[in-house]
Amino acid sequence: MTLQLVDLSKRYGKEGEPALEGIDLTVSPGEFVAVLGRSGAGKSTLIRCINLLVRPSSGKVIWNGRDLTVASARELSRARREMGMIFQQFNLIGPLDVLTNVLVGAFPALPLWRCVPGLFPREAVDRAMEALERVGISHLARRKARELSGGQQQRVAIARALMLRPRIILGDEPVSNLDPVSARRILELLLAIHREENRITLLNLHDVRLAKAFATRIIGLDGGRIVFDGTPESLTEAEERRIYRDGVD
Ligand SMILES: Nc1ncnc2c1ncn2[C@@H]1O[C@H](COP(=O)(O)OP(=O)(O)OP(=O)(O)O)[C@@H](O)[C@H]1O
Repeated sequence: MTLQLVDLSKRYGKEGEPALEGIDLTVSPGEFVAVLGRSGAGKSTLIRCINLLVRPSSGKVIWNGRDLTVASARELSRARREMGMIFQQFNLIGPLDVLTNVLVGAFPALPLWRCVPGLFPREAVDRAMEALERVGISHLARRKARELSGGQQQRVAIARALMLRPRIILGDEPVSNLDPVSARRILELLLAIHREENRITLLNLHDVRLAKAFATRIIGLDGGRIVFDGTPESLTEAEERRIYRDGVD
């Protein structure tokens, strides 16, 4: 399943610069894409337009042959189930245990008051435990999410995202809150998961070295436009400076 963004633009208010402008991008299964750019370049907006957490002002988001910007609510929720998302702040429910946090991923529409492990079907609990095993923390299933380290919390969030067996993993700065060693381990895990199912993975990263080490393709954004699109090898120091406008101000 291919993801295609066609002439995508986003303007948050009526005034000011657009956050994204004229984005054309096609991403195929198997691609592990890192999105780079300085603060405010539009990275978060781009990631969030893909699953319509942010609604684009114009243009198309074509997933599995359908334009999600004009999809019905039902079509959109089906598409969203195919798109797992992880965040910089992990977005877990701190007072609840790890297992419950993962189970929530299988029932995105469930109200929070129903999030009691005993109420989940056995099959879902087994799947959640499998997901926790996959990310290496099944032994923490009964611990409260807020008691875990950042790296462990991000593993819980990845397990939660895996519950719906997504075709795309989207990450909005998923390792920005982690120390360098944990960041690398989380990217190793995401790469292994990526390869297992020939998924699409698209992550915003702040660290160019990490992007070069893990991604198969790098997109550079500046002022809401794509200013670089190529392999890690083709991202020269000069290109890097151009993306970050190093020396301009
Ligand atoms: N909810 C919002 N309302 C208004 N403007 C916004 C909103 N979100 C982002 N913007 C603006 O859109 C532009 C792009 O922001 P975005 O968060 O996508 O950039 P970014 O590259 O992810 O930045 P950072 O690396 O700092 O997170 C910025 O000018 C930002 O101020």
